[in-house]
Amino acid sequence: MDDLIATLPKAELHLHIEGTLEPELAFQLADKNGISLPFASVDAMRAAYDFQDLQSFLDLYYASISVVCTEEDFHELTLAYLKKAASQNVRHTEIFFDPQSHLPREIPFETMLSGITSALKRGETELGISSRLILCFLRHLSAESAQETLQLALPFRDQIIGVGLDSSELGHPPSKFVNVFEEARRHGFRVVCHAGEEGPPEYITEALDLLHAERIDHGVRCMEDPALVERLAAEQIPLTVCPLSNVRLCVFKEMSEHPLKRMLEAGLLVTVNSDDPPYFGGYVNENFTAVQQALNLSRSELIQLARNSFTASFLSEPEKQKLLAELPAETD
Ligand SMILES: Nc1ncnc2[nH]cnc12
Ligand SMILES: [Zn+2]
Repeated sequence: MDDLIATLPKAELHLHIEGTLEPELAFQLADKNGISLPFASVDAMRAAYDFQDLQSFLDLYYASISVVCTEEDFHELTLAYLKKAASQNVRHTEIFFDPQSHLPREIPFETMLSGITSALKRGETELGISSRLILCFLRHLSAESAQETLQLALPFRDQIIGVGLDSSELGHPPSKFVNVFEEARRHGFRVVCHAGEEGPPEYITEALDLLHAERIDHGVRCMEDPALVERLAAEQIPLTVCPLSNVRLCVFKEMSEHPLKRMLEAGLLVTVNSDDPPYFGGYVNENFTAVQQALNLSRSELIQLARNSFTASFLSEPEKQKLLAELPAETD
């Protein structure tokens, strides 16, 4: 099955660019920019990737990104991810970025955006990987801060396909951000939302009904609410699931307890993604392998997951059809 996973064309739809910072690059940038990391070595940094919950991860994630400062740094970070993704036969990727984790460090919006988008263009021409960019608001900050961030993004509307909501979920429901998402939609941004990772199923319903989310990031806790599962299946709302992330952040104790297979069986439009790969022990193919082995996924289930990744993407219909046509036949 590993051969099938490696060769399947796929899209990655849940990936935080800040969460792709490998410790080696972190040390290199820290050195270049004269910033100190709270670790003695690359190995010590990797050893600290032992999390109790989402917040314990986020604390390290926000501290580590302080070494990424210049347009070139953002370019290098993004290009490194694209090379890795292309090597795993990721043909299309929709990448989150968190401006509010850089703005307080006095990094202009245009600097981060230019670094990321110039790498995305190289990804397209040099690696054959297409991409879209999604701006995420940090939900532990205020709705006013999200509004200010949206205003900074408006001049670059053509380079950003959508907006999302990430960071500490519990206590920060989608309802806190109704106004900013409404304004974003008025400007033509597509809408996604992290919901039902650590937060309850009600946050998924709020994301759909109040923010008009077209896609739910994670969404695994929907399985606690059969009526919600029925709705998500009926409306074919995509759920961008991140299995290794869920286990590393203790949403599920072990991969054998992960609901991914049951979600597929319930008719949900689930996809497999890596979230923050170096922190959680793998890129997209390692996520596919982990669920395949723990849940004994069949060949046709793996192909279905790859199919779902294109279906759930923000690609145009002809672009989707072109990539879907490259999938192998679904026979077990
Ligand atoms: N898994 C996750 N959940 C919420 N916010 C995040 N930011 C980066 N990774 C995240
Ligand atoms: Zn995420």
